[in-house]
Amino acid sequence: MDALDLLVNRRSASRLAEPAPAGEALQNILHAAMRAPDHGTLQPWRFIIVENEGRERFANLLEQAARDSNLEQKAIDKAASAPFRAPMIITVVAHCEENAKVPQWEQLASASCAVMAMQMAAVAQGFNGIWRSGPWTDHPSVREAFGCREQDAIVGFLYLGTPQLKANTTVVAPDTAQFVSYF
Ligand SMILES: Cc1cc2nc3c(=O)[nH]c(=O)nc-3n(C[C@H](O)[C@H](O)[C@H](O)COP(=O)(O)O)c2cc1C
Repeated sequence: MDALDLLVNRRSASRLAEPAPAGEALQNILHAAMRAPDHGTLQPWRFIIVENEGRERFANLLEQAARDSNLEQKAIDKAASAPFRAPMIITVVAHCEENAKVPQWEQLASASCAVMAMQMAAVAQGFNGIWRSGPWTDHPSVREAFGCREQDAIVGFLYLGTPQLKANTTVVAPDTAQFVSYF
């Protein structure tokens, strides 16, 4: 796949089924993540792969978090079913360190770039996914389950799998004028 075509025409996919990326394809995705821009080579990221029984554990975690938050039954059910929207979820944690030259926001930016890189690497190999967040990224028990320390943040849950709907490949070229100026 042509790199420019990938960047200009990519779409996220929310309807995802088996197979999830595995083996070399998954390694390529993780390698792409590790090539995200990284000021000071801090490698400020952790990737926690959720698949198979891990999805059950994640579902139980979200269900309990929803119960603890006193949500209505409908919302509890929604939380419990969320992990089954794709065969694989990669939780991306910005693993931040105190650093004189690299403030926390830059480390969050690096981890976020890693999410995008993984999604692009997935698309390049015939998979796709969608970057999701939601209130669970900040929930104490979810943070704890994914190993977040005080200074860390979950920057997203990257849902990955094989897209079920063929994406519209003709993305309308955006009008860039209102977002771009020259200094
Ligand atoms: C940090 C971040 C969090 C996001 N969280 C969600 C989310 O929780 N649910 C969702 O439907 N889309 C979420 N999105 C947007 C999707 O990843 C996606 O970009 C959007 O559905 C538009 O589709 P497109 O990527 O094909 O343009 C998030 C994007 C970012 C960058």
